[in-house]
Amino acid sequence: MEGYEMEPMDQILIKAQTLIEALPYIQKFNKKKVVVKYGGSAMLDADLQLNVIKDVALLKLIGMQPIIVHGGGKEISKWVSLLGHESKFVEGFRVTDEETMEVAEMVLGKVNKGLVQMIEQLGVKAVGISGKDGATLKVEKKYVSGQDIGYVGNITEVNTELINTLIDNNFVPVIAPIGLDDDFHAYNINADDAACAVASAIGAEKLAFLTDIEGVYTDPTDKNTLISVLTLDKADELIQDGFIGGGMLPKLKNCIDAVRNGVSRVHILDGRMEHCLLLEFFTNRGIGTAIINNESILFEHEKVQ
Ligand SMILES: Nc1ncnc2c1ncn2[C@@H]1O[C@H](COP(=O)(O)OP(=O)(O)O)[C@@H](O)[C@H]1O
Ligand SMILES: CC(=O)N[C@@H](CCC(=O)OP(=O)(O)O)C(=O)O
Repeated sequence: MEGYEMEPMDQILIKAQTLIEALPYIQKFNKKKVVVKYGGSAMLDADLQLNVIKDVALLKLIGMQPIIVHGGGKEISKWVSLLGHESKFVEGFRVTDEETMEVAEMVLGKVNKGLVQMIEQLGVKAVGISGKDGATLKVEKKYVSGQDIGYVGNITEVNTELINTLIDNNFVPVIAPIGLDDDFHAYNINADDAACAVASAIGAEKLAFLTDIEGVYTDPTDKNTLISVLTLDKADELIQDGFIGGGMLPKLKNCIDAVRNGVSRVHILDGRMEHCLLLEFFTNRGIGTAIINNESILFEHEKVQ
């Protein structure tokens, strides 16, 4: 046919093999809740964002129940700076006064609806909420190393009613990390904390953190030290021995908490890598770092270390 180039047969076969390879994973995760934490610099590029959202849409369309918990810290910092202020963090948590809270809420609201728009455009139903809606995320003030850093919340309770209602009605819930305290004041929540609390509360099968590094390293400057599978004991050991720093420290602590709270599989993935979610969920490659219970049964690809 003129203007139509036939795809070579071997490439067509590779595609078929990829689909067959995905079959056991599609069966395993059918109807299972999976939480995707999307944040960091992996959120900044529009093309990458669309790829991530396409992956989530696909997860939904083949029968899984994805929930997105998103961040937007870089975008909040941009707007704080445009207003002539400087962002301050204590151990990775943003110091949040009244004005910063207002900015955070506006920015996270915009990010939230942007993600919903993309999912809807792909023909999948989505609803964006913050932890205020249905009092989904209840918090108390968080003290970081004894310091009061303003309206930063520690999650005390996840009310799963609204999330489950959305899932049961075929919507992908998209959750912004804002909570309410007992006086109904708004609080800013670190998105990793929110993802971990949501995944534990709804009994998620899997929690995937999309971040801006390939996974956990014993030495982040040496690409050969990427760890594919990390048991809880080993993760505790790495933290105690000072191998984990920066934003990875609270992230890994959240991963440990999630596994201890019954989430079977917790993954740290490189959100800058195209279709990292699909590669992790549906192929034997096993990318990023999996944090697992000491007694977890490994998939075949995870045994090959
Ligand atoms: N051992 C380690 N392995 C991987 N990353 C590490 C490690 N120690 C520190 N880091 C840092 O943690 C960062 C990831 O955390 P963070 O920037 O907070 O992610 P996000 O913004 O996606 O939530 C990495 O970019 C890296 O610089
Ligand atoms: C208390 C606190 O630090 N809240 C975070 C919420 C957003 C976030 O966590 O975004 P990322 O996941 O993209 O970093 C903040 O204000 O930056």
